[in-house]
Amino acid sequence: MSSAISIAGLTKRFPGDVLALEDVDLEVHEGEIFGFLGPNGAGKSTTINVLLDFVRPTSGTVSVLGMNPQKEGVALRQRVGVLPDGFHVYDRLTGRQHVQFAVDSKRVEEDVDALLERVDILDAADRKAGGYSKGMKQRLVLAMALVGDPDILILDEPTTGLDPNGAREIRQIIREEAARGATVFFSSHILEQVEAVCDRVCILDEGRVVAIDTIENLRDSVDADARMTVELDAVPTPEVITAVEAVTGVTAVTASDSTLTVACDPGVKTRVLDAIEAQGVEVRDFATERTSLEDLFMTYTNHATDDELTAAETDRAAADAPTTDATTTDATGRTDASTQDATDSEDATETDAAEPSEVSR
Ligand SMILES: Nc1ncnc2c1ncn2[C@@H]1O[C@H](COP(=O)(O)OP(=O)(O)OP(=O)(O)O)[C@@H](O)[C@H]1O
Repeated sequence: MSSAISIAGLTKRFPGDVLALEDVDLEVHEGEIFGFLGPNGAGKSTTINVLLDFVRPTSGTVSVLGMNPQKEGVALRQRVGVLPDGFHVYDRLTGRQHVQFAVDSKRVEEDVDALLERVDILDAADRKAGGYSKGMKQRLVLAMALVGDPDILILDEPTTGLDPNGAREIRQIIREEAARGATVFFSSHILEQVEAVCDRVCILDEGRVVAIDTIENLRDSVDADARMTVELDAVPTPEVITAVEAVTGVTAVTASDSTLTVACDPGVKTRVLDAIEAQGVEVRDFATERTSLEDLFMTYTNHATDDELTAAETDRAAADAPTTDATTTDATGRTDASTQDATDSEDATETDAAEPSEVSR
């Protein structure tokens, strides 16, 4: 399987001795929906900004679609769709003009109305984007990212600021894009969103990769002692309990009336059921307690997730809430060069109208 994104030994130190990323290694396969998770300040946006050559690494290498973003930025931007962190739109241009701008920049044929329809803002197409709500602006920038059927979509917190319907629509678009063969790399701190669409996730914490796997496998490895409750058709005999205890991977068995509670490795569930039935007892029902997504996240990041959860709940509840994003990336990826990281300023890379490579952060 070839890599859509390949990151090796990536370290980014910002002025003031801020170590944003430390020796990050990551491979995202072609066609994958890949979730990039981590608490605030973990380094997600910095990683994305390096992939887009908005920020230059202190050391390490990145490759996107086999290209070096620092050297082949123009060619790469032709094949990438981006929803950057802290985007803003041109207040005086309409939604339609924004998408048309992206179409012209990429020099592709595109049905602008169809794209606006796809992100559900067609009825506001001729209104100035300055009057759009936060969620509408986000949809608009997503429409611009979708221009030209990019081979890879890089989306920084694509569902933040959207109401539950909006978030669902974005997930649907992400799935559709993957179905036509695109790779989707998106960051989020909303675990449910990630679980709903991602093939694999990377959890970043304090600039370091702490896990890369499917959510299912991450859960399995955390659920070393999953609890399984099994409803039997009769009160279990000592022989049944002994048979279950004998299953490799079972650590404890307790019985209460016709219910058996089994602490076991999640991989041995079927063998537990087989062992019970081999004793001539019928299994009426069974259930396994799984680690909650919040607990999973905490296990890997060792952080209280109150802030994260509050933020997630707020995101879900408050559509179009005002953004607190501090960055000033505009809809084309351009940011205020006055805040540009010193490390980056010497690197005047090739640019095009759509997504100039200079950026803050
Ligand atoms: N331009 C910059 N100058 C100095 N420090 C920076 C800059 N950009 C990011 N950082 C620091 O790098 C670290 C990682 O930040 P980053 O924005 O990548 O995290 P994140 O995972 O995207 O967080 P969030 O979920 O809050 O958006 C933080 O400590 C942040 O303060």
